[in-house]
Amino acid sequence: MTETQIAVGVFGAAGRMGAEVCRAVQAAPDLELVAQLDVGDDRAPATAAQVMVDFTHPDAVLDNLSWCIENRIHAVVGTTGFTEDRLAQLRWALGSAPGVGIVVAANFSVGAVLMMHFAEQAARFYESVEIIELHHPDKADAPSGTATTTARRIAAARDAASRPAIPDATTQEVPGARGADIEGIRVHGVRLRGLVAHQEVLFGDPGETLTVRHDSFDRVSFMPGVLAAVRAVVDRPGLTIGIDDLLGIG
Ligand SMILES: NC(=O)C1=CN([C@@H]2O[C@H](COP(=O)(O)OP(=O)(O)OC[C@H]3O[C@@H](n4cnc5c(N)ncnc54)[C@H](OP(=O)(O)O)[C@@H]3O)[C@@H](O)[C@H]2O)C=CC1
Ligand SMILES: O=C(O)C1=N[C@H](C(=O)O)C[C@H](O)C1
Repeated sequence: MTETQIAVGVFGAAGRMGAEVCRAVQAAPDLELVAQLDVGDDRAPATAAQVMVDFTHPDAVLDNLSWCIENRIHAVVGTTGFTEDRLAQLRWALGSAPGVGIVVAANFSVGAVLMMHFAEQAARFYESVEIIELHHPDKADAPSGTATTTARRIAAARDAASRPAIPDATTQEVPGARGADIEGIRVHGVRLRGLVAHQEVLFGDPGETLTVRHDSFDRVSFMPGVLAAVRAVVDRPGLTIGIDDLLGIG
C-alpha cells in the first residue's frame, strides 16, 4: 500500500454486492483491499482498514457499524433497512467518535440517485403517484430501500406543497392488491428471475401521465457511487445520508 492509498475492507465480501465491491476496490489504483469479511469471520484483519464497506443484511449491519465506530473506522453502507430510529441510533453512536464518518445510501447508482431526484421534483405537480420496484427474486427485503426512500421524499415534497391525499376509491380489495402504503404513497414490489434492480415512479394528472424509470442491469452500476463514497467519507465526519451531495445533485 502506498501512502496515498485508502485501506478498504468489505463486510459481506462473498455476497452479490460485496464481491463486486472487492473487484472494484482491487481495480482502483488509489484504494487497497485489506479485509474481506463474511458471517462469523474474525474482524481483526479489518482493524487495518480506514474505510469498511457494508453490503450485508439489515439484521447484521448495525452490529458491524458499532464495531467500526468503536475502532474509529469510517464506513460506507449500502445495506437496506435504515428506519429513522436506526439512523438516530447511528447519529448518537457517532457522537462519541468525533472524526468518524458514515455514508448510508439506499442506492449507489448515479441513475437511481437522479431518478429519486427527478421524482422528488415532479411530486408537487401531480394528483396521483405510485411506485413500482422490480428486483431479482433472491432479495431479502420488500419494498426495496430505494422505493422506501423515494416514497418518503415524494411524501415530504407533496406535504411541503400542501397536496391533498392521493385519490383512491378502492373499497374492496384482495389484501396486498394496492401494494404497501409508505407515508401515503403506494409501493408495489415485483420479484422476477432475470431482473437486477429497477424502479418506475408513475405520476398522473387529468389527461396525462409521467413515468420516471431507472434500470440497473448489472451490479457494476453501483460501483462508481460506492467508490466515490469511500473516497469522500474519510473527510466527512458524522452521518451522511444518500450520495446526492457527493455527486453534486440537488
Ligand atoms: N445501496 C445500494 O446501492 C445497494 C444495496 N443493496 C443492499 O445490500 C444488501 C446486500 O445485498 P446482496 O449483496 O444482494 O445480498 P447477498 O445476500 O448476496 O450478500 C450479503 C452477504 O453478507 C453476508 N453477511 C450477512 N451477515 C453478515 C455479517 N454479520 N458480517 C459479514 N457478512 C455478513 C452474507 O453471508 P450469508 O449469505 O452467509 O448470510 C452474504 O454473503 C441488501 O440489503 C441489499 O438491499 C444491494 C444492491 C445495491
Ligand atoms: O437488493 C438489491 O439488489 C438492491 N437493493 C437496494 C434497495 O433495496 O433499494 C438497492 C437496489 O435497488 C438493489
